[in-house]
Amino acid sequence: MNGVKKRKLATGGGGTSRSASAKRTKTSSAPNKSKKRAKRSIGIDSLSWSKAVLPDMFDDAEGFFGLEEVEGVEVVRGDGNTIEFRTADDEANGANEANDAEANDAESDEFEGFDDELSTSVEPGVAQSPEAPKAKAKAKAAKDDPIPTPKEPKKEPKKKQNKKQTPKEDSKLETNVFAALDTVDESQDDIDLSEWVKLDVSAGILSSLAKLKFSTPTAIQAATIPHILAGHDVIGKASTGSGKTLAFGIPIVEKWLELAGEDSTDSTDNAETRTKTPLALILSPTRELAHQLTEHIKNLCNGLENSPFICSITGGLSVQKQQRQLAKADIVIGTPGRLWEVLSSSAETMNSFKGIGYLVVDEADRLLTEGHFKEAQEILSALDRVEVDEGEEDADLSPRQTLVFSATFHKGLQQKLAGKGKFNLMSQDDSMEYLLKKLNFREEEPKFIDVNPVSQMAEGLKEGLVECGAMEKDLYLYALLLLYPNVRTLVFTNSISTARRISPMLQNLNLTSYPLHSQMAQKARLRSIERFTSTSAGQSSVLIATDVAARGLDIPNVDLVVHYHVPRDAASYVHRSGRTARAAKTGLSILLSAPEEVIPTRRLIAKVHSRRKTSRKNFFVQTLDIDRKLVGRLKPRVTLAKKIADTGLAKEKGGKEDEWMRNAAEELGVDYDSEELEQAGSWGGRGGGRKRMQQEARAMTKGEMGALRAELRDLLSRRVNTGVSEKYIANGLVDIDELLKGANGDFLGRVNGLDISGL
Ligand SMILES: Nc1ncnc2c1ncn2[C@@H]1O[C@H](COP(=O)(O)OP(=O)(O)OP(=O)(O)O)[C@@H](O)[C@H]1O
Repeated sequence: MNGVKKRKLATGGGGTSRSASAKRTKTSSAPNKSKKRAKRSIGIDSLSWSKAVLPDMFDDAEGFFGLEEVEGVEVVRGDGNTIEFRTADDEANGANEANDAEANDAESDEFEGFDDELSTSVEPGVAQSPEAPKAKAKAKAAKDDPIPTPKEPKKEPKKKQNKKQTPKEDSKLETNVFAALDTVDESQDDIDLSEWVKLDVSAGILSSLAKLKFSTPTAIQAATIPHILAGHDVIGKASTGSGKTLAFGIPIVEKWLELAGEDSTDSTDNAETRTKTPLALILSPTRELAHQLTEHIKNLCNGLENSPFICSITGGLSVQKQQRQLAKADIVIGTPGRLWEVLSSSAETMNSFKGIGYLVVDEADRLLTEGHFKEAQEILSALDRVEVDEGEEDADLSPRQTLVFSATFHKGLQQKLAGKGKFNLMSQDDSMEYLLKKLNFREEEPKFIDVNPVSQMAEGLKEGLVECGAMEKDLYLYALLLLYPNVRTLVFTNSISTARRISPMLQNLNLTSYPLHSQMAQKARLRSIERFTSTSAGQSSVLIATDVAARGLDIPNVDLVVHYHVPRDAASYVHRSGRTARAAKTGLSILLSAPEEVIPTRRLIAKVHSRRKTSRKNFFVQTLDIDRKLVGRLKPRVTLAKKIADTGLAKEKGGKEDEWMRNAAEELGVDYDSEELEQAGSWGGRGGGRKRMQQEARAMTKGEMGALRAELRDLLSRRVNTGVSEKYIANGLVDIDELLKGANGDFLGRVNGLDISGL
């Protein structure tokens, strides 16, 4: 505004503003081009000024009468502070201009058009030529889409049309044209979406799917979307990484688009004034999965002209911010604990949820059992308490659709769901069955759709087992990571303390690794995933996680999953292993199993594959016969790396325990260092060995730690003889291709049947 007023004052209040700065200059955006052309100097009044049309907001701008603009002029400061205006001598330089245009392809007029905002490049009140937004849309698409699209020949600028339009109409036009253009974007031209069309999804969603390059629906999407669109309750089962999120995400967004289309009033104005009832509530068992689901559905909506407001409600982040977001949310994705905290704190918010159109329970078998049972149940009962108004005709029908998804379901439950007859679960003892009953499906028999009845494992997954002593798992893990270098590896442990311990140990061995467990602050959890995910392709990166990462996480290009501890149950095995071989890719899952664990582990895996026909026993999991002698040579490195990591942790922990000990001593009324306190305290862990080690670690000086580090550095810089001349492991990293070449696949032992070099 200051600039505008200045110009008005400069012209004495009556005249038309003419200044270089007042011009809606395209000159300034093309300095290079103008430099290349011969210019001629011209007086300011001889320039071909044209009147600029101002937006309505200037109607009442006191004393400001108008603005004129000019194109193709260069402003040059001459000697003695004089200013000259130069224009291109078109006749003299016509040929040059053509050459310039070719030479400066990247700076073509098309690009200049894109650079200008609508408000400056298109005069308000004048309809745009269809080419203008098209050029913009193409440039935008080129920006959004890293795959370059062939350039079109330069188009002549079209004459402006006279038809008057308000700026609002203009922007509507812009978005409409963009939406229409988006569907015909060149890069999407060759995508055949006919399989999606069969599912009756809208043009907007088709366009988004094309942008995501999802040309065909996955099996679970094809099987469930029509039922969900038709209003049925659905229980969907499909293997990990098979696209279950969009199986429910697409119909929900479709519904939102349909409702938004019916709503004749401007939806943005509306959102300010009414208390919103979300269209959908999606329950997720973990925070990371909730955030991922949010991103996934947002990505689907990115290409839409008008999109729902999607928010995630999870622990570890600000409650106040989440409450504000909830008030305007269309799709809410959350973990039961935080959701219940937020919902139960406000009757108004709770009531607003009674009208939700969809309740989605993702990873249902986990969500409705372990840990989350109580809050999930509270949420479900609260929704049911308020959902049916008295006197309604269909008082026994839930107004919402319930959608339940997972890769694994309790076997008994599956039989009940798949079986004919009334959907009536009688056993109150089984929490899963009980809660499914509590879900209050709107239909007596929800559609149970199992697209992978034979195997729960992803098609492209190979499974292996390494037998090693319980105390040798660190060593074998290191060996495996050397065997599969330069890939993303996810290592699962059964305990937080193991995850905390292994991550620094691997770092000491020069391997990039991050921990992930529920005792970490939420920001640190997300940071670990982000760093792990953002490692560039071809570089090694390891995430050491508890089962908090087992479900649903869709981290691209995880090539290897290692089960450091044998999973507690078959479902865990399926979900952990399912972090690799996603979306029709391949991957490898390897169990580190102590000899005494091998039989129960094989039994557990046989359960997962129970319906697959095979003549060979244990066909699905192959034992990797790793050369123990060679692994033994890695032991000094691992022992040192472990000692350094454990010492660091014990020192960290020591500080906290000291504090605890002093408090306990005060409470017991005994001396801090007394025997009684040691007997009373549990800080020493199991057995005196661990306690002694902790004390030793805490007593270690900085100098001693430094010496250990130096020793490890030395070890890591030395070659480990693989038994093949001139082949070695150095620096903690290894060129596996090189090794395999010379060793005929015998590096660390032959791995029969598994394509280890294929990763
Ligand atoms: N139709 C499709 N075509 C290609 N890729 C798809 C399609 N639908 C989803 N995907 C991609 O497949 C991957 C896995 O999808 P998603 O996370 O929904 O799997 P999931 O079945 O929910 O897995 P999990 O059981 O582990 O939770 C994602 O990266 C997603 O973008």
